[in-house]
Parts: sequence; structure tokens; C-alpha cells
Amino acid sequence: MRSQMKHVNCFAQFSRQRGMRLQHHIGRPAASCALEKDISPVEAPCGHTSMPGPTRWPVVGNLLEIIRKGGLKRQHETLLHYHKKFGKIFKMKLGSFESVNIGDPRLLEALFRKESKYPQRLEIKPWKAYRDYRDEAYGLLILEGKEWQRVRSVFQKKLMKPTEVVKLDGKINGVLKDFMGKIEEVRDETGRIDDLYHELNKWSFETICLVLYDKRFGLLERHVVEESLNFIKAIKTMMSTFGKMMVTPVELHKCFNTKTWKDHTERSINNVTLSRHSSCPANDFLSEIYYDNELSRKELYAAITELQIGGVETTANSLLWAIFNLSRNPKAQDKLLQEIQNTLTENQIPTAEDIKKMPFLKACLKESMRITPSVPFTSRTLDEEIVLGDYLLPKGTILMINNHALSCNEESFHDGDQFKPERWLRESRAINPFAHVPFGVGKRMCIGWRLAELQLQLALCWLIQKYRVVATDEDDVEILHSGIMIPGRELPVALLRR
Ligand code: HEM
Repeated sequence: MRSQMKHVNCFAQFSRQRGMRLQHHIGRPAASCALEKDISPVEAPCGHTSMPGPTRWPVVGNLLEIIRKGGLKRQHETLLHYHKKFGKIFKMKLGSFESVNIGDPRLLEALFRKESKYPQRLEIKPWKAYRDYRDEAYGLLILEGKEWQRVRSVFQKKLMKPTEVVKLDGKINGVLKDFMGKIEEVRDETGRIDDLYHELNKWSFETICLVLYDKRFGLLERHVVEESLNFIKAIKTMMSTFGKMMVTPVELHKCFNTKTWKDHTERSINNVTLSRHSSCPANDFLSEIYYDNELSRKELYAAITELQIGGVETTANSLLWAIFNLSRNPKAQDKLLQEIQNTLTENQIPTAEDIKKMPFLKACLKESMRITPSVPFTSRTLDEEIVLGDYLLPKGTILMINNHALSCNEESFHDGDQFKPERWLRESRAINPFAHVPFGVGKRMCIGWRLAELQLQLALCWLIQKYRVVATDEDDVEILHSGIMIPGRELPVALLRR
């Protein structure tokens, strides 16, 4: 990789040799091929300046340094540190996993402008290995090429169309009504909830299942069906084993039947269990897809399973952090309550239409997802050679798009460590849309983002209308990377009835 990533000064020579056209030069105008000033130059074998990055050691690459700096759980902090040290683009290697990391909105925009027909994320070999092992199909998270596009376009019609998504507010509110009842049940006399995250996971699972299967799974009832809880546990296991399985070859795990592989295969999500619920879809959402024969039954199961994997913990996690951020920012919370009360009468159930009249609510959510993003990175595997910024990146390069670093960037967000929803309302200094990408970018961005946003906005409305969310201590809460960003301890929050 090192010798393949050449400084753009090599580019003219490359273009002549390979007949490359200048349209491939993305990131800055073709005429400006000067060395990036803020990238520390490292001497490359070709004699030109190559991309900077931490010192890599044979076999392990930078893994030991990551471990020394707090391990994979704190990798987001280490990567932030690398971005500060090496600039907006750098390369690194974790065991067998090599990547180029980008944390700059202009570079991301440039990448987006040259997006290929079927953008690819980094291949998730452990998930594929598991599916192959069980003879199951792949869903949107892992599909590639034309197959990905075929499945994507089927679900996109339902999930990405604003007019379709707003129709789901009734279902979302139905689950929220029960969720509020659940909160009353599990809240102690001080307003604390033991394992709030688990309760939020149950809420988001119940909502997504209702949207997909038009069926309630009873997760918010007193006696919960074990199978549904297993799904939530399985998502957590998949997320937490993911990191370890990505930095070491999956074949090794399989061959030696390591604990990580056992955890991964024994507790991963099983399509067959879920398939019962979608075997004869009766609701609008699945029936069109099913009866139009757009997807085979196997493909439908896989796609639905992966919609759930993608949608359950991410949404629960985003609401968890929003509750936390509002608990630490009572002024913002008061302003939010004011907006809700100006829009809704007491106990009025909010609709998607009402949400349109609540810019501060949207801003609070955006700011929460910026300051505490659930998904810190996404990735792209280049399917053709491109020039990004000042570097020629060969086909096959894995680009890590660091949403966490983008969101912390002081150039884009002044006082970036502070929760300031107002920043999203100011029209004078528009924020570059590529500076904050919690749902990713381009053709492959999150297919559930509209649904997730509506769910979160409605949930915040219900919660803030009924409860004052307070901080029970002011000590730091560490953020840990476990596939998704989780708090290092039970969140110090209480919900007090207004
Ligand atoms: C707050 C909640 C959510 C967050 C933060 C989130 C975040 C993301 C991110 C960052 C990606 C990668 C995008 C990229 O590579 O550019 C993604 C992809 C995906 N998400 Fe979400 N997501 C959320 C909710 C949902 C929901 C509710 C669903 C399902 C209904 C869902 C299903 C998916 C799927 C299937 C993909 C893969 C899409 C593809 O490759 O075509 N997500 N999500």
C-alpha cells in the first residue's frame, strides 16, 4: 500500500502512462497539485512525498500503538489524535487491515462527487463468513455491485421517500405510547431507570418490527418473548466482535474456533428465526415487495434481517445520547419544551406534520448526533483508481470516513465540544453538509435515515413533554467504541415528571 499511494506529483506521469483523464482528479482543481501544507511529509520509496501516518511495524502495523493508547475501545480518540497530528488524510494499518483515513469535509465532498455506480463499503468478511456458513443470502449492509443496487432500489421506494416515511408516524406513536408506560413502570422513585439503554433497544426493536412486519413483538410488555431479546443481544455481540474480527483474518478464527468466532456464530442473528414473521407478509410495506416477486424469499429475509441490524441499536443509541445531552444542557431543554408547547396542546400526540414546525427539536437532535455520534466511521473501498486531495489512491484502497473527527473539527464547528443546537439554525454561516455525516454519504448512505430521524424526533417530543430530564452527577462520561459509540458507565440521568 505504501508504495502504491504516491504523491500527486507522480500523477501527471501516471496520467500520461495510463491515459487517465483529469476528471479523475478529485479533491481540488486539476491545476493545483501542490503538496498539502498540513500533511507531514514522509519519504516514499519512489522519492516523492508519500501520505503521512503513524509508524507501522511488520505484521502488526499500528495495532500495538492503538492498544497502547487504550485499545480498540478507544480507537476513535487515537484516530482523532492522528488527524490532529497528520492532517486531514493519513494512512494506517491495523494488523491485516490497511486504510486511508479522511476527516475533512472538502475531501469527503470531493470523494462524493466522484462516487462510482455501485459504491462499496469495506468488505465485512466475518458477517459474510457467518451467512455463508448458514447458507443464507446477504442484505444491504454487505451486498455489492448490481445485486446491492437491485435490493437497494426495492427498499428505497419505501424507506427513502419522504411522503412514504411520514405515513409511519401513527405506528411510531403507537409504540411510543407503550414505551412511555414502560418508562413509568421501570422508573424508580428518584426517576432513575436501571439499564435505560436496554429499554431504548426494546423500544427501537418494537418500532422497526412494527414498520417491517406490521406486527407487535411485545417487547414493551411485562413478560417479554425470549427470542426477541436474543435478537437485541445478538446485535450487540455482532457489533462488539466486529472490531476484533476485522483486524485479524477471519479464516484464523474459523480454523482455531476462537472464542470470538464462537460468540459471533453462536449468538449472531439468525434469519430463519425472523423469517417466520415475514413468511406471509400482509402489510403494505413487505407485501408489495414480496408479491411483486422483486426479491426471492431468501433475499427478502436477508434484507429484512440487515435492516433490523442496521436500525435497532443505532436508533436506541442516538436517543440515549440525546437524553444525556439534554440532561447536561437544561437551557436547551427548556427551549425545546417551549417549542413543543407552542406547537402542541397539552398531551397532544405529535405527528410528522407537527415536527415540521419544530426547528429547534431537529437542531437538538442534529447537535446530539454531532457531539456524540452513534456510528463513528463508515468506509468505502475504491473500485477504481482516483486522486483525492494530493494523493493517487489505487483501486482497492479502503477509505475510512471519520464522522467523529469531522464532527469535532473546529474549522467547521466553533466550540465543537459544546452542545449548541443554535448553530444549526443560524443562516449567516451555513455549515458544510459534508462536515456532519451521521448517516453516511451518497448512494450508499443509510437507507433508514428518514425513518430513524422521525422516530427520534417523535420520541424526544413525547419524553420532553412529560419529563424533565436531569443529570444525577456532573462527572465525565467516557465514550467507548464497541462497533457503535457507547457510554463507559450507566448514564447519570433521571426522568422527573413535569
Ligand atoms: C440513528 C440511527 C441510525 C444511524 C446513526 C445510522 C447510520 C448508518 C451509517 C453511518 C450507515 C453507513 C452509510 C454509508 O456508508 O455511507 C448506515 C447504513 C445502513 N443503515 Fe443506518 N443508521 C441508523 C438507522 C437505521 C435504520 C432505522 C435502518 C433500517 C430501517 C438502517 C439501515 C441501514 C442499512 C440497511 C444500511 C446499509 C445501506 C446500504 O449499504 O445500502 N439504519 N447507517
